[in-house]
Amino acid sequence: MGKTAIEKIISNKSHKDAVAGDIVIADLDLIMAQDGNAPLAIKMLKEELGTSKVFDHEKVILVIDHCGPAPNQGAANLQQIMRQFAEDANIKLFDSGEGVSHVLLPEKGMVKPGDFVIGSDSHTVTYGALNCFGTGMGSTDITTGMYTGQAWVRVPESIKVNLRGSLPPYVSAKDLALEMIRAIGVNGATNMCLEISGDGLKSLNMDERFTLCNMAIEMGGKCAIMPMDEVCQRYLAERMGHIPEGIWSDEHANYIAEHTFDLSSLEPLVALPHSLENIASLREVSGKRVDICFLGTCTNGRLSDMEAASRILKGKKVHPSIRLNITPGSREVYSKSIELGYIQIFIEAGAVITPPGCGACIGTHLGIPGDGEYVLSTANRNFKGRMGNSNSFIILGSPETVAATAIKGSLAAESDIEMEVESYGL
Ligand SMILES: CC(C)[C@H](C(=O)O)[C@@H](O)C(=O)O
Ligand code: SF4
Repeated sequence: MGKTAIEKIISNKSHKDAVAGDIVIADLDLIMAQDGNAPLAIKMLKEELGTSKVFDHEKVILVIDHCGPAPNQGAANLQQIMRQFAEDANIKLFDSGEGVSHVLLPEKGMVKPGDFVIGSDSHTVTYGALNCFGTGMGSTDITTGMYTGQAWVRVPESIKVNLRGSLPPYVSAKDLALEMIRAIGVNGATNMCLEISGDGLKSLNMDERFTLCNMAIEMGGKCAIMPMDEVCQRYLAERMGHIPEGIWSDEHANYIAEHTFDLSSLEPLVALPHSLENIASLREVSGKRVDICFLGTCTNGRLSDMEAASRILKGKKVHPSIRLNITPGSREVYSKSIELGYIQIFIEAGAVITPPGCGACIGTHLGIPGDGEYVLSTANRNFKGRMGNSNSFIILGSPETVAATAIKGSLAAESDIEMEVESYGL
């Protein structure tokens, strides 16, 4: 019997012949802690393990993304703890405005094929697009990892996801992610690895692949993994200056389930309040009320997302009944969006641009909805209260849907997206 890619990575890192179901202790290549829980991990390290040092100062990274720049005194003081610790332990800290960790770390070339990466954040699964094992862990495991350079892990079973064909115009990777959730279910991949490959992957750029892997956790997935192909190699070469070796599944590896998605048959989708179980096609709900449109997050805050929205918003105005908030995923995305003219398009359309980070996605600041308001967001979660107000309603959709809705003043339809783009002769 052959091995899956994830079994191979964990075998390498645990120095054992690990198969699905085994529990092993494995070596870590990178540990990321964000401001939501890094202060707790630092406290445990200091008070329970009696140290301010980490096992390898190049393999531990802190990111202030959930709450930066600090919106209140409490957050500001917690961030002081992180800065002080970064200095004491001589580790890298990305401060407010650098971006969301999951956009940032790949951009900085810090994640590579075959790695075992843990983060104090469930969307660490995003890194699977770079042919590695990325998973979220709680503060205790993060603390232990910082101290020992290892973490215990149960080797996940893999679900094979085959992608075929290519996406039609105005249908995006976000729509594919929502379709995958509809087919697999919000608990359908619990503790498993989503192994995503097939001919259809070729047509997806890295930003689109990050979007897909990012949402593996919304199916319960422990991780996602994609093969290293030319697209991935090009990205890594640009970011790392060389192309590391990839790792992939054997032909006769064992899968717990298999799903095939024909990309060319997809249409724009949305997830209605208050759950990703409520997926509907955009055409069924077009015209429904929206008050705030939000473009950003570790799901859809990358350059391709800014580009997609700018194509639709070019020369247009945001509808007077809508507020459009845009949060570039990182400083690099922000800066390139300025260079390429996207930010000017957004400003002229009437959007508000916020500093890069998580911001409104988790309801810490920068765009909390009011009572009874409807938000159309490019984020990955629409639980009740997610954006900081349990009396509001969150709908999830693609950057294209958000941009077209911002112009229309109510939930757009696919034809609206098409019309907005075509009316500008693009
Ligand atoms: C705050 C953090 C622990 C959380 C996560 O783990 O994902 C957040 O980033 C989220 O998206 O809900
Ligand atoms: S952008 Fe949203 S989903 Fe992503 S890490 Fe931040 S809070 Fe979590």
